Amino acid sequence: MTPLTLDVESVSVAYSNGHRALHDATFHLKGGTICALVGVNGSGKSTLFKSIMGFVHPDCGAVRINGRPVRVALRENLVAYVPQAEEVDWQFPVNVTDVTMMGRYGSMNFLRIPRATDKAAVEESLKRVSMWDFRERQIGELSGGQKKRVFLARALAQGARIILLDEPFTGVDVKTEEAIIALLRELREAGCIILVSTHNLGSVPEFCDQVVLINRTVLAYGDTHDVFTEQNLTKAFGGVLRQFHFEESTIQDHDGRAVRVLSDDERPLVFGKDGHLEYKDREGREHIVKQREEEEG
Ligand SMILES: Nc1ncnc2c1ncn2[C@@H]1O[C@H](COP(=O)(O)OP(=O)(O)OP(=O)(O)O)[C@@H](O)[C@H]1O
Repeated sequence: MTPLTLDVESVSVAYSNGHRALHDATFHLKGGTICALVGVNGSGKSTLFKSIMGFVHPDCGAVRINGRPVRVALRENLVAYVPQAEEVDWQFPVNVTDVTMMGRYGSMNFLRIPRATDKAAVEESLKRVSMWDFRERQIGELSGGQKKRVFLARALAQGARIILLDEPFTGVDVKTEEAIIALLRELREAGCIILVSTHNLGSVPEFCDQVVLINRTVLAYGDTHDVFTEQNLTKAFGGVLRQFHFEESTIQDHDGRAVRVLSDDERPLVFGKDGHLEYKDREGREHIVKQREEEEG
């Protein structure tokens, strides 16, 4: 199989109301990569996904997959999108099997009558995400985590090689998050490119090899350890990070003992789920930077 490439080259996107959501965005990914797409609300993550899916067209620059235009990759069913929950009409009367079968539509004729190979692909995909037992359940009658797993099954059934996941961990429990991460690792081993938009920065260094930091343009991209630095995160999350008063922060270990003030070597930095700043040092020890209490008055 030829090695996979995704090249986003100087992409700019303006919507019809004139709003420029992306300007001169550039990054390059190769097969066998899980990459986090990280940025504040409105920074252009969905717009970037839409550009890779061919839903919006850059007015400058281009997205290329295996060196060819997006429309060619779409014809070959190479790209799949796992949407955010809000983008789906859950009242639509389809069951789990129907949704997963949609992944096969690109390779069916216009009558869309499933062949044995289509049914086998759907069964295998649903089993991989542990949703086979739910195959006749209406999609609207699933929990948040189960819905995510069904859309992941749809991407698997499609046989996509580039999988875009929009906030896959929002509203899912820890067990489901771990199951999704395990599956993404399998897909990485199989040579896929996985691009995951996430606000849960705490888990990024755990499973993402690469990070693209975005705020209407690509601020930084590359290996997680190189990109997840105080300087880059401050650029991406400026307003949020400034609350943390780095120079005066007490660094505590998990037992609450004060350790020392953050130094340049202690990277990467990540946000904890509860708003604290967390990081692992070079030896893999975890630390928490507590936000300084604002003085009264
Ligand atoms: N169809 C549209 N028409 C006009 N402006 C749009 C459209 N879609 C998005 N935008 C604007 O483009 C900018 C980027 O939006 P986008 O949805 O790509 O951000 P995002 O990073 O995915 O945000 P979030 O984290 O909130 O999902 C925002 O300012 C948004 O208001």
